[in-house]
Parts: sequence; C-alpha cells; structure tokens
Amino acid sequence: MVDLGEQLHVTGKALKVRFRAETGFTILSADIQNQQARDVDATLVGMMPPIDAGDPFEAELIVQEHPEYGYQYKVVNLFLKDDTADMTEEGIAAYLEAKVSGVGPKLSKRIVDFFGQQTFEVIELEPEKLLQVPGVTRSTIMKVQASWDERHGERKLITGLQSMGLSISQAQRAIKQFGSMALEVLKNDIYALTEVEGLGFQTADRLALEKGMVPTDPRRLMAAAVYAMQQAMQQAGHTYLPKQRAVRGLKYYTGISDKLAETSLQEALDAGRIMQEGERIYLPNALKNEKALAEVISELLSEPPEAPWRVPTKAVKDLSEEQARVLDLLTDHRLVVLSGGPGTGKSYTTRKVVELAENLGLEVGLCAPTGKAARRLMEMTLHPASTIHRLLSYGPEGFRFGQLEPLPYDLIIVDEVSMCGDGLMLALLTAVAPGARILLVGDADQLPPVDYGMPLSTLTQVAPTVWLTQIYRQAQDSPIIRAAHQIKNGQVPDFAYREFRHIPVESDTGARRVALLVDSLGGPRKVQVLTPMKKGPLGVVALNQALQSMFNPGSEGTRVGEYLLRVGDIVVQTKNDYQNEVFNGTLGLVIREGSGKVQIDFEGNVVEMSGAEIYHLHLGYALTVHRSQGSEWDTVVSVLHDTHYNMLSRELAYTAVTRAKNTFVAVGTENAWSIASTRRREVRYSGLLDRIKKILG
Ligand SMILES: Nc1ncnc2c1ncn2[C@@H]1O[C@H](COP(=O)(O)OP(=O)(O)OP(=O)(O)O)[C@@H](O)[C@H]1O
Repeated sequence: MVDLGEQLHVTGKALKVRFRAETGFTILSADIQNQQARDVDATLVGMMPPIDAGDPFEAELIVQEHPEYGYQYKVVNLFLKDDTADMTEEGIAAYLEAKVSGVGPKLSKRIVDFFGQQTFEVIELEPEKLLQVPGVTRSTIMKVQASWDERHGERKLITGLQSMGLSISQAQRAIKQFGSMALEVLKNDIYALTEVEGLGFQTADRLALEKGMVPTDPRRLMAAAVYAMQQAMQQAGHTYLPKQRAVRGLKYYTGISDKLAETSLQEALDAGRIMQEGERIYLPNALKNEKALAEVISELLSEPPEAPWRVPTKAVKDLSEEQARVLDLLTDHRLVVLSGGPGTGKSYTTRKVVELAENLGLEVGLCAPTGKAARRLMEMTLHPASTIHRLLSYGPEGFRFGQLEPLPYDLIIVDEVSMCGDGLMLALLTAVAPGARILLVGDADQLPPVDYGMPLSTLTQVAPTVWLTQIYRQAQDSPIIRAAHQIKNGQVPDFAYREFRHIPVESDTGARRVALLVDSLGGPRKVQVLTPMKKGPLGVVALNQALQSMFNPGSEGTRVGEYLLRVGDIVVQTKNDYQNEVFNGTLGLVIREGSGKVQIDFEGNVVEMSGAEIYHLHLGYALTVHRSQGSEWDTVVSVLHDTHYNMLSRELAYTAVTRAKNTFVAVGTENAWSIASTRRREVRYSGLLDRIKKILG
C-alpha cells in the first residue's frame, strides 16, 4: 500500500476485535481504504476508543513490519464515525435488534414503522415517546436507554474529546479524571486539563490556541498563573515566588504584556487560585503547609520531652565529643538535628542513640524517605526501619498517623532527611506523639530535596544541631570522601587517583564516549551515569539514548515521551507512587512490556504499570544528580561540562561525588569542576524560617 514508516489517512470498517486491554490498547482486523489502495484484511494495533465489529471509522496509521506478524498498521489516532448516520429503515431495525438489548426483531420493526428515520433521535432525546408504540413498556424503555447510553455514552464522550484535539489516551485520562462530565468540563474550560495526570498547561494551551482561544482569554491567563507557580515548585523547589518573579513566569508562559500580566495575576489572586502574603505569591496548598510546618516545629522546639532520658558515661565512651553531644541534647529537647558529610559517623552515632533509648525502655521508630535508605539504616543500627510512608501507613486516603493518631513511639529517628521536602516533613512532625522526641539525621550540604522546600537547611538554623566534622580514618583513605570534603570547603577536588579521576570530553561526542566508558567499567548494571541536566548533548535524555542503543538496542518498545522502553532496560521512577511503594528516584528493570503495560522489578518489588502511571517511568541508565539523592552505587560516571554553566554549584558537585562508594569518574571539563566547587548553594524561596522566628519571638 505505501512504504514502511509512512503515515496515511484511511477510512475503514471494523471486522473483528482480536484483543482489547482495559488500557484501550487494541488489536483490530479491519477493511481499510484510501484514494491509493484498499486492504480488506488489515491488522491495526494501538490505543483505540471502544470499537465493535461493523463500526465505521477514520484513522491515521503508520505502516510497520512486525518481526513475527508481518505488515501491521500502528494507530496514531482513530476516530469513530457516527454508525447510525443515513441508515435505511431496515438498517435501523437491524441495528436496534443487534445493538440494543430488550428489543427483538418484531418490536424493533414496530418502533421503526412508528418513528422511521427519527427512531435514533427519539431513543436518545425523547425515550418517553416510545410508549406510543404498542407493546413497549416502561421496562423496555429502561433497557433501551441503558444499553444505548452504555454503548453511545463513552463513544460520544471520546469522539467529542478527540474533536477538541485530544489523543485517545489523553481522552481516556480526562474521562478518568472528570467522568461523564469530561466533555462539559473541558468545553467550559479546556485548562481544566492541567488537573489530569500526565497532562499539563502546555498540552491544554496548544489545544486551546489551535481551537481559536484568544491568547488573552482570562481562563488561559488564570491557568498560566497557576502553572507558573507549579513549575516554580516542581522544577526549582521554591515554596513561593516574589511577586515580580510570578509576573515574569506568567509572561514567559503566555507571551502577554507586563501590564496584562500584572492584571491577570491580580485576577488569579482575587479568584483564590493563588495567594499573596506581603510580596510573596504562594499556591494555596504550599502556604497552608508552610504555616502548619512552622507551627509544629515551633511546638517541638518549645515544649520539653516527657520520657526520662539519662546519658550514662558508658553510653558515650566510644563516641567523639561532637557525636556525644547528640545524646546530651536529647535529654532536654524534643527535636534534635544531626548533620555531617560521608564518613563522619552519622550512622555510628545513630546506633548508639538507639542502644541508649532501648536500655531506657523507650519505644523507637526508625525511618527514611526511600526503601534503599531504610534498608541501609536497618543494617547500620540492627533495628527495624521502614520508609516514612510505611511508618505513617500511607494509603488511598493519605497518611493514617498524624495529629489525631500520633505514632506510638517515644523516639523517632529519620535518616537521609535532606531528601524530605516541606510536605513530607510536615506529615512526619505532625505525627510525633505529645512529649515524644525526634532525631533528624542527614547531610545539610547535599542538594536540597527534589520536592519543594528545604526544611532540613531551615531546621539547622533554629533547632539544636550537631555538625559532625571529623572524618574517620578508613574513611580518610578514600579519595572520594576526601574530595567530597574538599568540595564542601570550596576547594577544587584532586582528580589524581584511579578511584577518583577525570576524563575530558567534548559535548557533541560526549554521550557516545560515556557509553564506551561505561562499557569499559563493567556495564550499566555496575555503573551509574549522573548529569545535571535533562536536555542538551550531555543531558539525561541524550545519555540514556546513547546508553540504551549500546546496551539494549532495538526499534520496538513502549513509547514514553522521548523514550522507547524495552525488556531489559534500566528505568527510574520519577514520581512518588505510594500505592506501589515506589519512590521518586528508585531504579528498576523492565521485565515485560506490551499492550500498553510495563512490568518493572524495583529491587524485588515487581510492579505492573499502565495508562498514566507509565509516564512516570524514564530510562535510568543516566539520572540527573538531583534524582540520584539517597542512592549510592559502586561506580559513578558523572558528567559536568561548561555547557551546564547555570546548574554548576557546590551542592551539585558534592552530591554527585558522594553517590559513589568505590570509583568516581568525572567526565567533561576540569573547568566545570572548579566553577562548581566555588559556587554557593542554589537559592530556594521558602518562608519557613521567617515564620518560625516570628512564632518563637
Ligand atoms: N567515634 C568513632 N570512633 C571510631 N570509629 C568511628 C567513630 N565514628 C565513626 N566511626 C567509623 O567511621 C566509619 C564511618 O562511620 P559512618 O558509616 O557512621 O559514617 P556516616 O556519616 O554514616 O557515613 P555515610 O554518610 O556514608 O553514611 C565507620 O566505619 C565507623 O565505624
């Protein structure tokens, strides 16, 4: 019919639905044609609306050659035609009998004799009129309506959403979000799409402008104002934006004038979609969380602990001066912070705290943000530990433990706490029982968390804090740990070791060079690649594609954004999925994929994903440094190049280096490392510190 890979537009009639998954993935036999040719027994594969044998349709297809099944047509989009258009009266009667339950051959003929070409209109709009037909009862009408709505309801919904420009999977996600009201909701305000999983402002905006939305339409500008704030929180971790930054963000996404941006921001404020406090602009939820977090921290800092806590000499005999201070501070304080770099004895000290608490007969709860960090905490302290979500017993309705039902522990210890954003920190601190203690352990010099806010950095400025600075002997022998402390002190690290070296690469050939380097170091299961950015020749996407084409080549797979996921690929979860207990940054292996589903083995936790969930899976051969927090690998290859200029910071370099246990290979330009080591922490807008100081006076 046409060459492989070419897209073609056809009309067709469904012959047989061979397979249909609940995701909407369908394998269909159909008779298709266009001006050039006809294929009376074509196989169509892909996401389709609910289609039955006999249904007429139009479709955009791409011709493919399947290794086993030969020629197939991949469905790019498929539009159901109205199958009740221009039918003869016999056709209508036959259709009623076949598709509408509760109507036999005699009754369908009587109905059509009565209403003729108006039959379908009567059924859909004025079913009461059917009572005029002899033999039709109320129950007949109920059955006819139910089966008509059931068959035509979703089809009309999907066809209507497709006519707005949505793809089939986007339409299905919109229906999942808004139910049968989806068409009304989106006709009223297409920007409601920003509430649909995996769809954002950009998609809604493209559809709206394509359909003739005036760029200065208030609905568009309102949605853009909210979106600018969401992006500031998700991309840069800000909790609020200074008003002028918010106006600039709104202008950036809409291209409107300064004046109109100011007015529109004010309208979004008047509508309560965003909030203002002084010169600060917040999303409502972020403001509420920040206020509540400041309250609960102030309470923990000003109330004395209840359970008795004494520190006998023997409890601190193996500890250094600074480590012993942690146990002392817990005597009179409910909230204590322990911060230190690698090899300074955080875990060693934590174990001593647990031992003392148990000797005092206290109930201890241990947790960490990710499964991997919780397992490590358990190994280091020989005490059960879980993720924070499991400790707080997270479920479909949210966290079970909280203010109303506090955690049943006298002492809670949280490790890797630099990974907690404002939201998780609030959930945790709210669940501390009255009078109970909490010890937060982490490395405040790490990059701030992926989620918004930076509570640990704030807490080290208001809560009793111990900074561990002494590095222990065997840790000192490690060039990696030494380099980490050099970077922390603003010095350029010394790349003069086999376990800690630098390889210069140019940005245009770098991705390929990195793939060859990973191969020489043992392959992707042993080596993790890190880079600061997503885009660009040395970004995560380019590196993942170079690594995948070397270690898991192929042209098939399940499409997720820029990636094609195949069996054997390493993938990373990019959004916390509390139901499946898979968190942002967790790596897994694809063990099955196809029919719109992907099965991943996340270090023993096998999870099947489909629909919108799949959009949170990216290839994981290379990760951004931000997403690598809380994890460690035997060997790390970290890209750092002048082209990453605006991302280079001391925390970035420090976090990258501290992800490697034995071997760290820096790739890029030495100059990038000297810039990174001397640049200070990224700015994050958070009002938490001011609020706490105001409450504590
Ligand atoms: N006071 C101490 N006396 C002797 N050895 C110590 C002391 N504190 C820590 N160590 C030793 O130093 C090494 C590093 O300690 P630990 O693993 O607790 O550091 P850490 O800060 O948790 O490192 P990481 O950030 O990598 O987890 C361990 O072998 C530990 O036994």
